[in-house]
Amino acid sequence: MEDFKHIEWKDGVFYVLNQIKLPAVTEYNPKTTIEEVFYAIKDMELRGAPLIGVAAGYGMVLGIQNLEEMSHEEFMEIVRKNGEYLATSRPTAVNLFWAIDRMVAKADSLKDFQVPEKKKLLEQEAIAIHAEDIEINRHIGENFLPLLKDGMTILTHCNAGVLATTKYGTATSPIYLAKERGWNLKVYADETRPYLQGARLTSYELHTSGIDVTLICDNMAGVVMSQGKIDAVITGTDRVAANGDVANKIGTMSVAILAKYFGIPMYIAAPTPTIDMNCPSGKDIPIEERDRREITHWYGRQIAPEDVKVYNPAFDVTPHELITAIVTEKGVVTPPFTDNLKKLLA
Ligand SMILES: CSC[C@H]1O[C@H](OP(=O)(O)O)[C@H](O)[C@@H]1O
Repeated sequence: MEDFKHIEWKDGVFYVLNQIKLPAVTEYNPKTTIEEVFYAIKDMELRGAPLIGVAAGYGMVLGIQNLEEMSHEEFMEIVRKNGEYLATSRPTAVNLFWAIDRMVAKADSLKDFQVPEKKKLLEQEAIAIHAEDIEINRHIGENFLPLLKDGMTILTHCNAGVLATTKYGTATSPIYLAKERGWNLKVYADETRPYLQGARLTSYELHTSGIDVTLICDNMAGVVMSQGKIDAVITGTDRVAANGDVANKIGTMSVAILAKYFGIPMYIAAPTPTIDMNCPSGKDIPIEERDRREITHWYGRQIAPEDVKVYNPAFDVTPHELITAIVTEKGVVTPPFTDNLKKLLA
């Protein structure tokens, strides 16, 4: 598996590989302020639920770098304001809020420390979130392998790979681990309009890593399933509701309906920080709507009437009835999801 070094925390600077320009251009941009991290998330210079959470951790560290000595109450007022600000960058991936809440709680636990020590301990917390994500993803891959076997072909949608996380990916973790074991898993990657995470990111990272990947347009998922080419579907998720409904990249629900029709298992790779038990069902998940130009233009080139009406939801919700299993680092969750998610997290 290629190590893309797509993020790096070094000497108090957060370096980000600009995913907007991949695969043609490899550009690393240093982020030294919370505002720069906010826009890196909002503009999708970095993206992917787990990676957004990790970036938010570093953003919260950058947001306190210039603070002088002050009371704990004053310190916490600034930390909470920073968290509220970062929380407005994107609405759907619950990992963002999970990471912010964790950093705020950590800060509040440091009331007996001076500001310089607070900065060091919060930096350690952000680095811990980063390191934990690597372990989480590896365990997700390990928990997937008993569900798969050598020679299988997987269809995936969007990018839930290394470039959406810190390492291994979530949906791609079993694919990378299988390769380490000498298995030969093949992958069909949906291009995933309009941001093209599948074409630009998934096919790029898998192809670069020597995985047998075939890129298809989103509207080809049905025909490859009808031709018996697909043994399983694996996607990531941005938020799992308490009843097992899953928000993920727009088009995932359509893929799940096709998989159901063709009798193909639909697996969701979900780190537990992506599970939101405070969200009763998919109806309660906020769905981000993005700029109209993502649809009317193709990398600056107009492909639709300038003033045509546009609807651009960046995510959809797959009803839990269409999901075979949700695979987490703590284990595999099967229906009834409400009860079994509670047991998993107990
Ligand atoms: C590891 S899950 C990543 C998840 O995030 C993606 O959304 P975006 O690229 O808009 O951040 C997509 O839904 C992936 O499944």
